Amino acid sequence: MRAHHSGLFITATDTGTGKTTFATHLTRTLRSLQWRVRVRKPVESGCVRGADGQLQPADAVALHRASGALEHLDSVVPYRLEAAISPARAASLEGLTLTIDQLARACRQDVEPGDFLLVEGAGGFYSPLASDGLNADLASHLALPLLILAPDRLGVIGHILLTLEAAARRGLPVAGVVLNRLPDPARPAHLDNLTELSALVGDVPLYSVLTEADMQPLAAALARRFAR
Ligand SMILES: Nc1ncnc2c1ncn2[C@@H]1O[C@H](COP(=O)(O)OP(=O)(O)OP(=O)(O)O)[C@@H](O)[C@H]1O
Ligand SMILES: C[C@H](N)[C@@H](CCCCCC(=O)O)NC(=O)O
Ligand SMILES: [Mg+2]
Repeated sequence: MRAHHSGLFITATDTGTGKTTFATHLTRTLRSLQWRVRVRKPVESGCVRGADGQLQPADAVALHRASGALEHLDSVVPYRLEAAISPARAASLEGLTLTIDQLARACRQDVEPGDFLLVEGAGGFYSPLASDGLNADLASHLALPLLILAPDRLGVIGHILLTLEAAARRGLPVAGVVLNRLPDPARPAHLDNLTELSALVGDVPLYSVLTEADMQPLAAALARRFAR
Protein backbone atom coordinates (compact mmCIF):
# COMPACT_ATOMS: atom_id res chain seq x y z
CA MET A 1 0.00 0.00 0.00
CA ARG A 2 1.34 3.45 -0.86
CA ALA A 3 1.50 6.12 1.78
CA HIS A 4 -0.26 9.33 0.75
CA HIS A 5 1.37 11.42 3.41
CA SER A 6 4.82 12.16 4.73
CA GLY A 7 6.03 10.21 7.67
CA LEU A 8 8.58 8.04 9.39
CA PHE A 9 8.58 4.78 11.26
CA ILE A 10 11.00 5.16 14.15
CA THR A 11 12.58 1.80 14.78
CA ALA A 12 15.78 0.43 16.24
CA THR A 13 18.25 -2.38 16.60
CA ASP A 14 17.12 -2.94 20.19
CA THR A 15 14.94 -1.60 22.98
CA GLY A 16 16.10 1.45 24.93
CA THR A 17 18.17 2.99 22.14
CA GLY A 18 16.67 6.49 22.08
CA LYS A 19 13.63 6.14 19.79
CA THR A 20 11.28 8.15 21.98
CA THR A 21 13.91 10.72 22.92
CA PHE A 22 14.81 11.41 19.30
CA ALA A 23 11.18 11.24 18.12
CA THR A 24 10.19 14.02 20.53
CA HIS A 25 12.95 16.30 19.17
CA LEU A 26 11.92 15.52 15.62
CA THR A 27 8.25 16.13 16.34
CA ARG A 28 8.94 19.53 17.90
CA THR A 29 11.15 20.52 14.98
CA LEU A 30 8.60 19.41 12.41
CA ARG A 31 5.95 21.46 14.19
CA SER A 32 8.21 24.50 14.07
CA LEU A 33 8.26 23.96 10.27
CA GLN A 34 4.45 24.10 10.28
CA TRP A 35 3.79 20.37 10.02
CA ARG A 36 0.80 18.91 11.77
CA VAL A 37 2.43 15.85 13.29
CA ARG A 38 0.28 12.83 14.07
CA VAL A 39 2.34 10.87 16.59
CA ARG A 40 1.54 7.22 17.15
CA LYS A 41 2.80 4.57 19.55
CA PRO A 42 0.10 2.10 18.60
CA VAL A 43 0.89 -0.29 21.42
CA GLU A 44 3.01 0.39 24.50
CA SER A 45 4.11 -2.28 26.94
CA GLY A 46 5.76 -1.66 30.30
CA CYS A 47 3.11 0.89 31.30
CA VAL A 48 3.10 1.53 35.05
CA ARG A 49 -0.18 1.68 36.94
CA GLY A 50 -0.67 5.13 38.44
CA ALA A 51 -2.42 6.13 41.67
CA ASP A 52 -5.62 6.55 39.63
CA GLY A 53 -5.43 2.88 38.60
CA GLN A 54 -4.74 3.81 34.95
CA LEU A 55 -1.78 2.46 33.00
CA GLN A 56 0.63 5.32 32.26
CA PRO A 57 2.20 5.11 28.78
CA ALA A 58 5.44 7.09 29.27
CA ASP A 59 6.52 7.01 25.60
CA ALA A 60 3.14 8.03 24.27
CA VAL A 61 2.84 10.79 26.87
CA ALA A 62 6.21 12.20 25.73
CA LEU A 63 5.18 12.01 22.06
CA HIS A 64 1.79 13.49 22.82
CA ARG A 65 3.40 16.46 24.61
CA ALA A 66 5.85 16.97 21.77
CA SER A 67 2.97 17.04 19.29
CA GLY A 68 1.36 19.88 21.23
CA ALA A 69 -1.32 17.53 22.57
CA LEU A 70 -2.95 17.69 19.16
CA GLU A 71 -5.16 14.68 19.78
CA HIS A 72 -6.49 12.64 22.67
CA LEU A 73 -3.81 10.44 24.22
CA ASP A 74 -5.88 7.35 23.33
CA SER A 75 -5.42 8.20 19.64
CA VAL A 76 -1.66 8.23 20.14
CA VAL A 77 -1.65 4.98 22.10
CA PRO A 78 -4.80 2.93 21.67
CA TYR A 79 -3.35 -0.11 23.44
CA ARG A 80 -1.61 0.10 26.84
CA LEU A 81 -0.09 -3.02 28.35
CA GLU A 82 1.47 -3.59 31.75
CA ALA A 83 4.16 -6.24 31.36
CA ALA A 84 7.52 -4.77 30.31
CA ILE A 85 8.11 -7.38 27.63
CA SER A 86 7.28 -7.56 23.93
CA PRO A 87 3.80 -6.17 23.26
CA ALA A 88 2.92 -9.43 21.54
CA ARG A 89 3.47 -11.45 24.71
CA ALA A 90 2.24 -8.73 27.05
CA ALA A 91 -1.06 -8.68 25.14
CA SER A 92 -1.39 -12.42 25.20
CA LEU A 93 -0.82 -12.45 29.00
CA GLU A 94 -3.76 -10.05 29.28
CA GLY A 95 -5.90 -12.27 27.05
CA LEU A 96 -5.86 -9.70 24.25
CA THR A 97 -5.36 -10.47 20.59
CA LEU A 98 -3.79 -7.55 18.77
CA THR A 99 -3.19 -7.79 15.04
CA ILE A 100 -0.92 -5.81 12.77
CA ASP A 101 -3.96 -4.76 10.81
CA GLN A 102 -5.59 -3.29 13.96
CA LEU A 103 -2.38 -1.41 14.81
CA ALA A 104 -2.03 -0.12 11.25
CA ARG A 105 -5.62 1.12 11.28
CA ALA A 106 -5.00 2.89 14.59
CA CYS A 107 -1.90 4.54 13.11
CA ARG A 108 -3.80 5.80 10.07
CA GLN A 109 -6.88 6.92 11.98
CA ASP A 110 -7.50 10.68 11.51
CA VAL A 111 -4.37 11.18 9.40
CA GLU A 112 -5.10 13.56 6.56
CA PRO A 113 -3.11 14.33 3.43
CA GLY A 114 -0.57 16.97 4.37
CA ASP A 115 -0.08 15.58 7.88
CA PHE A 116 3.20 14.09 9.02
CA LEU A 117 2.73 10.59 10.45
CA LEU A 118 5.39 9.68 13.00
CA VAL A 119 5.09 6.14 14.36
CA GLU A 120 7.28 4.72 17.11
CA GLY A 121 7.51 0.95 17.24
CA ALA A 122 8.33 -1.08 20.35
CA GLY A 123 11.76 -2.63 20.74
CA GLY A 124 13.67 -3.37 17.54
CA PHE A 125 12.67 -3.87 13.90
CA TYR A 126 12.18 -7.61 14.37
CA SER A 127 10.69 -7.44 17.88
CA PRO A 128 7.26 -9.08 18.10
CA LEU A 129 4.54 -6.43 18.11
CA ALA A 130 1.23 -8.23 17.62
CA SER A 131 -0.15 -11.76 17.59
CA ASP A 132 0.55 -11.99 13.87
CA GLY A 133 3.61 -9.89 13.27
CA LEU A 134 6.71 -7.94 14.10
CA ASN A 135 7.50 -4.23 14.08
CA ALA A 136 8.75 -4.82 10.55
CA ASP A 137 5.29 -5.97 9.50
CA LEU A 138 3.64 -2.81 10.77
CA ALA A 139 6.24 -0.67 9.00
CA SER A 140 5.56 -2.60 5.77
CA HIS A 141 1.80 -2.19 6.18
CA LEU A 142 2.21 1.55 6.64
CA ALA A 143 4.82 1.81 3.86
CA LEU A 144 6.77 4.38 5.82
CA PRO A 145 10.50 5.09 5.53
CA LEU A 146 12.50 3.91 8.53
CA LEU A 147 14.61 5.89 10.91
CA ILE A 148 16.78 3.43 12.82
CA LEU A 149 18.08 4.30 16.28
CA ALA A 150 21.08 2.25 17.35
CA PRO A 151 23.26 2.41 20.46
CA ASP A 152 26.80 3.49 19.56
CA ARG A 153 28.44 0.59 21.37
CA LEU A 154 30.45 -2.53 20.69
CA GLY A 155 28.33 -5.09 18.84
CA VAL A 156 26.09 -2.66 17.02
CA ILE A 157 27.66 -2.99 13.59
CA GLY A 158 26.26 -6.49 13.16
CA HIS A 159 22.86 -5.41 14.48
CA ILE A 160 22.69 -2.46 12.09
CA LEU A 161 23.68 -4.52 9.06
CA LEU A 162 21.07 -7.14 9.92
CA THR A 163 18.42 -4.44 10.34
CA LEU A 164 19.34 -2.85 7.00
CA GLU A 165 19.15 -6.23 5.30
CA ALA A 166 15.72 -6.81 6.81
CA ALA A 167 14.55 -3.38 5.60
CA ALA A 168 15.88 -4.01 2.10
CA ARG A 169 14.13 -7.38 2.00
CA ARG A 170 10.83 -5.60 2.61
CA GLY A 171 11.61 -2.83 0.15
CA LEU A 172 11.43 -0.17 2.86
CA PRO A 173 13.55 2.94 2.35
CA VAL A 174 15.85 3.93 5.20
CA ALA A 175 15.89 7.65 5.93
CA GLY A 176 18.86 7.18 8.20
CA VAL A 177 20.61 5.33 10.98
CA VAL A 178 21.29 7.31 14.15
CA LEU A 179 24.20 6.06 16.23
CA ASN A 180 23.25 7.22 19.72
CA ARG A 181 26.08 7.37 22.27
CA LEU A 182 24.39 6.12 25.42
CA PRO A 183 26.47 6.15 28.61
CA ASP A 184 28.82 3.12 28.44
CA PRO A 185 31.59 2.82 31.02
CA ALA A 186 32.95 -0.26 29.21
CA ARG A 187 33.41 1.47 25.83
CA PRO A 188 36.61 0.08 24.31
CA ALA A 189 39.38 2.44 23.20
CA HIS A 190 39.57 2.93 19.41
CA LEU A 191 35.91 1.98 18.88
CA ASP A 192 34.69 4.00 15.87
CA ASN A 193 31.40 2.59 14.63
CA LEU A 194 30.67 5.58 12.40
CA THR A 195 33.88 5.12 10.40
CA GLU A 196 33.55 1.35 10.18
CA LEU A 197 29.90 1.48 9.19
CA SER A 198 30.34 4.18 6.59
CA ALA A 199 32.36 1.71 4.54
CA LEU A 200 29.63 -0.93 4.87
CA VAL A 201 26.22 0.68 4.42
CA GLY A 202 26.38 2.08 0.90
CA ASP A 203 24.29 5.22 0.54
CA VAL A 204 22.27 4.85 3.76
CA PRO A 205 22.66 8.15 5.68
CA LEU A 206 24.52 7.62 8.96
CA TYR A 207 24.39 10.07 11.83
CA SER A 208 26.14 10.22 15.15
CA VAL A 209 24.77 11.70 18.34
CA LEU A 210 27.14 12.01 21.28
CA THR A 211 24.78 13.50 23.85
CA GLU A 212 21.08 14.16 24.00
CA ALA A 213 21.90 17.81 23.27
CA ASP A 214 23.15 16.73 19.82
CA MET A 215 19.72 15.42 18.93
CA GLN A 216 18.19 18.81 18.33
CA PRO A 217 20.46 19.91 15.44
CA LEU A 218 20.18 16.47 13.85
CA ALA A 219 16.39 16.54 14.16
CA ALA A 220 16.41 19.97 12.53
CA ALA A 221 18.55 18.75 9.63
CA LEU A 222 16.34 15.71 9.08
CA ALA A 223 13.13 17.69 9.35
CA ARG A 224 14.30 20.12 6.67
CA ARG A 225 14.58 17.19 4.26
CA PHE A 226 10.80 16.86 4.33
CA ALA A 227 9.70 19.58 1.97
CA ARG A 228 6.43 21.27 2.81
N1 LIG B 1 22.35 10.29 23.90
C1 LIG B 1 21.87 9.97 25.11
N2 LIG B 1 22.60 10.20 26.21
C2 LIG B 1 22.14 9.87 27.43
N3 LIG B 1 20.95 9.28 27.67
C3 LIG B 1 20.17 9.03 26.60
C4 LIG B 1 20.57 9.35 25.28
N4 LIG B 1 19.58 8.97 24.43
C5 LIG B 1 18.61 8.44 25.18
N5 LIG B 1 18.95 8.47 26.49
C6 LIG B 1 18.18 7.91 27.61
O1 LIG B 1 18.12 6.50 27.41
C7 LIG B 1 16.87 5.97 27.85
C8 LIG B 1 16.21 5.18 26.71
O2 LIG B 1 15.83 6.11 25.70
P1 LIG B 1 14.40 6.02 25.01
O3 LIG B 1 13.34 5.85 26.03
O4 LIG B 1 14.30 7.18 24.10
O5 LIG B 1 14.58 4.66 24.19
P2 LIG B 1 13.52 3.87 23.29
O6 LIG B 1 14.28 3.32 22.15
O7 LIG B 1 12.38 4.75 23.00
O8 LIG B 1 13.07 2.69 24.27
P3 LIG B 1 11.81 1.66 24.10
O9 LIG B 1 12.31 0.50 23.35
O10 LIG B 1 11.47 1.35 25.54
O11 LIG B 1 10.72 2.41 23.41
C9 LIG B 1 16.04 7.16 28.34
O12 LIG B 1 16.19 7.24 29.73
C10 LIG B 1 16.71 8.36 27.65
O13 LIG B 1 16.56 9.55 28.39
C1 LIG C 1 9.18 -2.84 27.38
C2 LIG C 1 9.94 -2.07 26.31
N1 LIG C 1 10.02 -0.69 26.71
C3 LIG C 1 9.30 -2.20 24.91
C4 LIG C 1 9.24 -3.63 24.40
C5 LIG C 1 10.58 -4.20 24.02
C6 LIG C 1 10.42 -5.58 23.46
C7 LIG C 1 11.70 -6.22 22.96
C8 LIG C 1 11.46 -7.62 22.53
C9 LIG C 1 12.69 -8.25 21.91
O1 LIG C 1 13.07 -7.90 20.80
O2 LIG C 1 13.28 -9.14 22.54
N2 LIG C 1 7.95 -1.71 24.95
C10 LIG C 1 7.50 -0.60 24.27
O3 LIG C 1 8.30 0.11 23.65
O4 LIG C 1 6.26 -0.36 24.30
MG1 LIG D 1 10.37 4.41 23.37
